[in-house]
Amino acid sequence: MSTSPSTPVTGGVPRPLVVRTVPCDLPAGAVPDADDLLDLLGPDAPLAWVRRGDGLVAWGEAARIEVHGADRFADAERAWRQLLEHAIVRDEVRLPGTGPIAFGSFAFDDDSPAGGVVVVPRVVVGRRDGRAWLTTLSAPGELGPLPRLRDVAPRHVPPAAPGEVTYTDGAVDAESWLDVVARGVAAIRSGEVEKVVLARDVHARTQHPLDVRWALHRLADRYRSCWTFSVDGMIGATPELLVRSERGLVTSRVLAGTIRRTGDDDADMGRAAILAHSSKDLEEHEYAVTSVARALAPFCSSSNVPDLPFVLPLPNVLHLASDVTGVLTAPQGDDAHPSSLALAAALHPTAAVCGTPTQAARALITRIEGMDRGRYAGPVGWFGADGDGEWGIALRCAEVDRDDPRRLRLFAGCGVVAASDPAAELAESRAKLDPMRHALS
Ligand SMILES: C=C(O[C@@H]1C=C(C(=O)O)C=C[C@H]1O)C(=O)O
Repeated sequence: MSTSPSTPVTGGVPRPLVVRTVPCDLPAGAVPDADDLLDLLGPDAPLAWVRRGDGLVAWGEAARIEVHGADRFADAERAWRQLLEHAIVRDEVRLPGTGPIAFGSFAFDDDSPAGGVVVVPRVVVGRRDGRAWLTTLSAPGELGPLPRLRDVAPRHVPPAAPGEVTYTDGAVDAESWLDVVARGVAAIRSGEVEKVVLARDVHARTQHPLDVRWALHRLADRYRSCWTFSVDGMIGATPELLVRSERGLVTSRVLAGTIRRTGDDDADMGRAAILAHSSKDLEEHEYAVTSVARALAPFCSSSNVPDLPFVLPLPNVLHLASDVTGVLTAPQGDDAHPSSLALAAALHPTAAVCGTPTQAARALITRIEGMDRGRYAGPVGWFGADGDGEWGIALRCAEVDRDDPRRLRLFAGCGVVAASDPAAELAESRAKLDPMRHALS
C-alpha cells in the first residue's frame, strides 16, 4: 500500500500549465559535446539526462510530486497525468523529449523513506541528432513573447571545484562487507536464492559545498557511453538503461558480469576475452537478461533477446551487456501503451540489481545488507506527456545530502552467485565507486 497523500503534488503548481516548445540554436561551439548542454545549467538543483552530447537539461520547479511505498510509480504517474489534464501545449518541434516532460528518481525498496520524486521543471533544453529545442512550462499569467534561451538561461558561472574530499565508511565497513558477501554466498549454497546483488555505501565529505555541475561535467566527459543524470540530489553516470520507450518500441540495456580494467589496452583485451567466457559471469548475466525479458513479455507483441552478451568497455570496468528490444502490443480501443514509467515499474527490480528469484533476493538484501539503499539502484530518468521516456538504473552514483551539500553517499554493488569470492567482489565494488570518486576529484 502506498503511504502517499492522495494529492502528492506540491510547489504552487501553475494551472493550467502552459507548455511551449520552440526550436533553438545552442550557443556557438555547442556541437557535439554533452558539456554544452550541461554548460547551460545554473548551480541550483540542476536536472540532467545526457549522453554523448544529446539529451535534456532543465532547471526550475513548476511542480514536484513526492511518493512513497509500493505504489510509488503508479501514484507518480497518476499525479503527472492530473497535472497534464488541463495543460495547454504548443510544441513546434515534436521529437521525443519535447512538450511537457518531468524528471524522476525512485527508491529501490518499497519501504524506503526515500520513496520517489518527480520534478516538473520550468525550463528544458534538449538536443537530439543535431536538433535543439527549448521548452518552457509556466502559468498563463506569465505568458510573454515566444521564449528565447538567452532570456531564460541562468547567468553562466562555471562550477568551482569541491576541494579536498575525505572518504569514510558507510553503514558497513569494507572488512564487514566481506562477511555480508560470504553470507550471500552461503544463502545461495543453501538454496535460498540463485543470485543476489549486494551493495555498500561510502561517505564523502567535500571541502566546499558541492556544485553538482562540477561532478556532472566530469562524469559526462569521461563516461561517454553512460547516461549522466541529476535529479533532486541524485547524481551519477549509469551504464544501464532499465527501459526506453519510444513510439511503441522498447529497449533495455542489461548489464551483469564485470571485470576491472587494468589501464593497459592489451591486457584489457585479454580480460574482455576472459569475461566473455567466464561461466560465473555468464550465469550472473543470464539471470539478469531473463528477468528483463520475462517482465517485458506481457507488454510486447514481439521481442528480441540476444543469445550472447557483448563486452561493454567503460573506463573503469568491462561489463557483459545485452540490448533487449520489443515492440509494444498495439493499443486496443481507448487503451494506450503502458507508459515508460509503468514499464520501469514492471521491470524493477531486475536481477542485475536485486537477484533471482526476486522476492527471496529482496528479503535477503533487507536481512543482510545492513543499509537503506535510498534511491540507489532505483529507476532514474524522465518521461513526457505521451508516457514515452527513458529510465536508467541509478548506478555509479551518489546522493547529495539535502541539508549539507558537503556530504554525499556513494554506492556500489555486485552480483553474487555460488562461485563468488568476497574479496573479488569487494575489489569490484571499489572499481564501481571510481566514477563518482573521479567526479569529485
Ligand atoms: C549493482 C551495480 O552494478 C550492477 C551489477 C553488475 C555486476 O555485478 O556485474 C554489473 C552491472 C550492474 O547491473 C552497481 O554498479 O552498483
